[in-house]
Amino acid sequence: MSDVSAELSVRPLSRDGDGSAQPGPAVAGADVADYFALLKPRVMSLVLFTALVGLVVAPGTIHPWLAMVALLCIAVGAGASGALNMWFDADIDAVMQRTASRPIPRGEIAPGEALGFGLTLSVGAVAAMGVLVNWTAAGLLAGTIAFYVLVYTIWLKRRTPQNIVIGGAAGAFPPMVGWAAVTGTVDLDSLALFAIIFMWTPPHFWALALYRSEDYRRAGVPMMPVVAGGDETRRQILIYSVLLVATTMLPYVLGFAGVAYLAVAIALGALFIVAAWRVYRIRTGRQADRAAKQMFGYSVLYLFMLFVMLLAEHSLSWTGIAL
Ligand code: HEM
Ligand SMILES: CC(C)=CCC/C(C)=C/CC/C(C)=C/COP(=O)(O)OP(=O)(O)O
Repeated sequence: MSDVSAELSVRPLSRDGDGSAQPGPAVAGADVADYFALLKPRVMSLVLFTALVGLVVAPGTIHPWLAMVALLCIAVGAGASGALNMWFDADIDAVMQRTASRPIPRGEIAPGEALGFGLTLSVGAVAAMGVLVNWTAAGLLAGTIAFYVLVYTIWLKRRTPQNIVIGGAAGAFPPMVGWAAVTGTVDLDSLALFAIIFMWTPPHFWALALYRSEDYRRAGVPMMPVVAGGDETRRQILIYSVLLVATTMLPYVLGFAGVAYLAVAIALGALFIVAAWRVYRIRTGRQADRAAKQMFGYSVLYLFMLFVMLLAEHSLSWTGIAL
């Protein structure tokens, strides 16, 4: 018996007629760390960073305290959406090696508690954003949470290999939320930041799905490598990578990023395409998994560096230094 099935035999989960995951045996006492884990903190830290960049790059000014309130609302809203995702996905999380040790499959937190926690934080974050910052940002935040939970998690994830192409839009909204916190509007420039993350998500996720495809097959989740196979997934990663790099030119073309950003975007983009090309060419054996893992790891660093560059350029322009 594998480690995963061993864990499953301790804490079985099933999905009830109403679609909600049911806990296994007695739920042990959860501690703060378990609730923190429900917020998917590592993923959401980069989400928060992209929102911060949207907020800083946006034209106009916002009081520093309000900026902090807006970012706190985005962090709490993002974490809440992670908790709601874990509530609904508890049955498949229990079957997948990567996710089997999450608080609900381990029996530390009951599904109903995670649902209550996620809903409470979502409502609190959206209401605070609306009352204290503005209702455009609040509406976008609510839409982002709803998109991730309802469109991606509940509707598409178990139905189509295009789940992350469409559902991935949820992860692309946070810079627009940050932007709207300052301007109260949705602008073409903020849509460019959306477009970058939208194009980035398929290579980011499918690289991971390639070396985790056994997990998804066992859980019955129709991710691209399971449904269309590794070769087709690799082809699509390469196509989206090229589209991504083209999309990263938009901030320069639209005039809200300068030559330094452009140069870094080209250099980082060239490396991204090299990583995608290696994944495309190396298709078998351990080397194939290694190339996919490297691509996944680089995807995270890539998005971080690209947004750092936007941030650096704007921060320095405040001081009068032009990059
Ligand atoms: C629907 C779109 C997305 C999907 C399906 C997806 C999927 C995943 C998965 C399955 C992991 C592995 C998580 C784990 O090991 O527990 C991951 C990791 C990660 N994702 Fe995404 N992701 C998406 C969008 C995003 C976005 C928008 C961001 C940030 C802007 C992001 C940032 C990260 C980071 C930073 C990690 C690494 C976390 C770590 O160090 O363990 N992801 N993603
Ligand atoms: C402001 C706000 C609400 C932000 C949310 C941003 C967002 C939707 C980020 C996507 C994060 C993510 C890990 C998706 C994968 O879900 P999954 O269920 O495929 O991953 P899993 O298998 O690790 O649970």
